[in-house]
Amino acid sequence: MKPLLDTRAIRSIEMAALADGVPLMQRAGTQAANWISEHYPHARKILVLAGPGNNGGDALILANVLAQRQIDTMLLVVYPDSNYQSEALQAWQAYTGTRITESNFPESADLVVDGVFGLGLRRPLDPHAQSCLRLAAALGCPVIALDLPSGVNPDTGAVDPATIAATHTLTFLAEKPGLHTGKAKDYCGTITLFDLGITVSDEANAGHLLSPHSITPFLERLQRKHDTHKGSFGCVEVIGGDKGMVGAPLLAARAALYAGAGKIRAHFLAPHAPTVDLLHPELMLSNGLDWHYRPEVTVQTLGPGLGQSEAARRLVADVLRQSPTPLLLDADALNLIAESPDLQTFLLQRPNGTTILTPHPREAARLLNCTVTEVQMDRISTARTLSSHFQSICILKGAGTVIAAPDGRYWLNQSGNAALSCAGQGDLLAGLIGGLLAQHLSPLESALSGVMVHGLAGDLWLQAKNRGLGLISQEILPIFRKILNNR
Ligand SMILES: NC(=O)C1=CN([C@@H]2O[C@H](COP(=O)(O)OP(=O)(O)OC[C@H]3O[C@@H](n4cnc5c(N)ncnc54)[C@H](OP(=O)(O)O)[C@@H]3O)[C@@H](O)[C@H]2O)[C@H](O)CC1
Ligand SMILES: [K+]
Repeated sequence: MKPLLDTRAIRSIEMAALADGVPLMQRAGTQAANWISEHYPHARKILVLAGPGNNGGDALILANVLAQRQIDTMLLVVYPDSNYQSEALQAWQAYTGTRITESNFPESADLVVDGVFGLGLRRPLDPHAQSCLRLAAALGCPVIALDLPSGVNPDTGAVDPATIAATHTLTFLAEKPGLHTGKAKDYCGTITLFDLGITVSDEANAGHLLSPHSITPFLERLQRKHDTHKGSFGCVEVIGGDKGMVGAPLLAARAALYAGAGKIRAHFLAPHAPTVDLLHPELMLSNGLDWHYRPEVTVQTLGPGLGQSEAARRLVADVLRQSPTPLLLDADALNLIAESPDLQTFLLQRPNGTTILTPHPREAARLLNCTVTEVQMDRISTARTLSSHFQSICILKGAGTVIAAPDGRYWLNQSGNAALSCAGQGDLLAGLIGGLLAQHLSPLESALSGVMVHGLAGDLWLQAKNRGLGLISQEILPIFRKILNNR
């Protein structure tokens, strides 16, 4: 798994490498120029924007290399009185291509290189930087961001409103968490890492990128032995479904079925809810206010379609107090917990790390008593705070889902796409994770595998549908069953 390093960690590695005499900037600028020559061999006119710091230095070296290759390179030094490091200064002085300013801005280009700001942006983009970036974006050609798109916060994923979206980001030294979650995902394009010859030690590193490969060892453990029966694969109980919302637990229960759980029960709060799922009669359904814990149940998923009535609140209290099993809390179970100190106390009384919370940003904001904007400005710290506060695994859903463990570790998921932004997907994810828990993966393994497999299923579905419109949530059930069987 690729480690994710925050700015502080990258700065300390950078300092050590520079002290050893490693020419980081030279490598960054030259390797980025080589990448452009390889991937855009037909680009004849390349506009390079160079900012005031070392990100600008990378851009100056790149512009110099490209100009020496007889490519029509146009260099705009955004702040001409910048105090550049010697390598950057030499490249600028040696530069033989065209020098431009805002006033003789080109009318066309084949490619734009954004080297305005990298790790060192400390305040909002000023009007001059905004104007240069706006002019560059108006050219309408692909944009290559050096290290990161200028204005993206590498630690949190927050994005300055003047940032221009890159087609590709060529990032240096290590992966940065902020590039892989939230709004930033719409600004980075494809991300390619150049380690600049430095090996980053993975010891004591909190964050990792979750790749399909990362979950292979967990899925291998689902391989079935001959001498088994349905009871060997656990019993999931999904609880939720007040009036008008019985579909939500039904979807979760079906997801647990497709994930391979041995037995699946669904209990609806609504008294007259159906007692059979005619499409999947394998499910055992019950309804009404008199829920009690059944000893055969090995995993519970609580919350889909539960509503926030007094009866629902009592049910959440009962489950939190009585359930000895791994427990996934979703949707209204989270909303009720956010409102009730008592429920929070019961949640904290559960054994550490046996509960999984699956909030979307609004539910996370309610749990933390803050705004959705605040959540989205720093998704990673939101998930880590919830996880440590409730001693639970927290899955903060959305672009670049964050999975945080109570011990401080976190993962950013790389699979999935916006086609999954449709009714019912949260219920399916909750049921899928329940189904994995039932088959004896640990809560953390189930969370990581469920999130990755759900996203991969969405990616496979999207392959045949360019825009990702109109996914009927259950269409991905057979797809994730296929992934679980084939990986
Ligand atoms: N870490 C690595 O492996 C490598 C890093 N390289 C590249 O270097 C940048 C980081 O360089 P740094 O100089 O620290 O930061 P920036 O280039 O992003 O810019 C800092 C300068 O920008 C000024 N600043 C900050 N915010 C603004 C703003 N809103 N408007 C105008 N000017 C701003 C800041 O000035 P201060 O007054 O705040 O000090 C600095 O002058 C990294 O991203 C890599 O691209 C290496 O070259 C390769 C290896
Ligand atoms: K940049």
